[in-house]
Amino acid sequence: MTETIQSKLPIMEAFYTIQGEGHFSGTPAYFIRLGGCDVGCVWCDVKDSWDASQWPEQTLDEIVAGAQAYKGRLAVITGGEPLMYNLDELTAELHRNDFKANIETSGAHPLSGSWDWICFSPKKFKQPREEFYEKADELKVVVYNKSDFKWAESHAAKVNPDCLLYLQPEWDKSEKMLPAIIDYVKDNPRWNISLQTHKFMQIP
Ligand SMILES: C[S@@+](CC[C@H](N)C(=O)[O-])C[C@H]1O[C@@H](n2cnc3c(N)ncnc32)[C@H](O)[C@@H]1O
Ligand SMILES: Nc1nc2[nH]cc(C(=O)O)c2c(=O)[nH]1
Ligand code: SF4
Ligand SMILES: [Mg+2]
Repeated sequence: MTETIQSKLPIMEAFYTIQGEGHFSGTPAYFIRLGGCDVGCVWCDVKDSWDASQWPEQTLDEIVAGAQAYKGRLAVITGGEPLMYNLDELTAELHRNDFKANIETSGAHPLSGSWDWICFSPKKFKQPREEFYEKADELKVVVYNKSDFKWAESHAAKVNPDCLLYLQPEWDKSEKMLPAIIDYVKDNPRWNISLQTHKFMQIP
């Protein structure tokens, strides 16, 4: 299915909320969560998304109509791994309807779609593709253990000079890892901390 233009996409859920992570943290946004992921992160907080066949397909019109019900004009496409699908038509349809389109991606599949903001969150579990280092607007590395700082730097060394850098504690390891993340960012001020603020706010 990868790389063919999708006129229908499996939708796990779609909801209007506050972007909890990264540079747009605090901004109201309509999240569109596509079903399907083959990356297999052991700590993934949305494992139910992985099997695309579980989720109903919607046409692009239906997907964008869902977003139209709300006042915000930022759509965040996430998953699952949204780039399992060619998203050229989805982003075109969002732009035609005056939405900005941001994406959350692991970078493990070819880049498609026309994006206002790319959040690139590479994973050890499936190597990212080279094209994302040039295209990323923010690099967001999940920190699960101390070896992840070195791993994060290996990706930061390859992104474009304007790319923002975020370290995000893995949610269940947050209490243990946050002191080290705070020290790391104080010593390496090119990095910022991203917390999953929606989980503190207990919103989707
Ligand atoms: C669920 S993923 C979906 C998008 C895409 N598959 C990806 O991984 O970027 C959305 C974001 O949540 C992050 N994430 C997933 N599980 C997490 C966890 N347990 N703790 C912190 N961040 C997590 C991912 O790294 C990614 O930045
Ligand atoms: N509020 C909120 N912000 C988010 N930022 C990235 C998310 C994701 O799962 O991709 C997410 C999410 O699931 N909810
Ligand atoms: S790539 Fe994203 S959706 Fe897929 S397993 Fe990893 S965190 Fe979960
Ligand atoms: Mg999430």
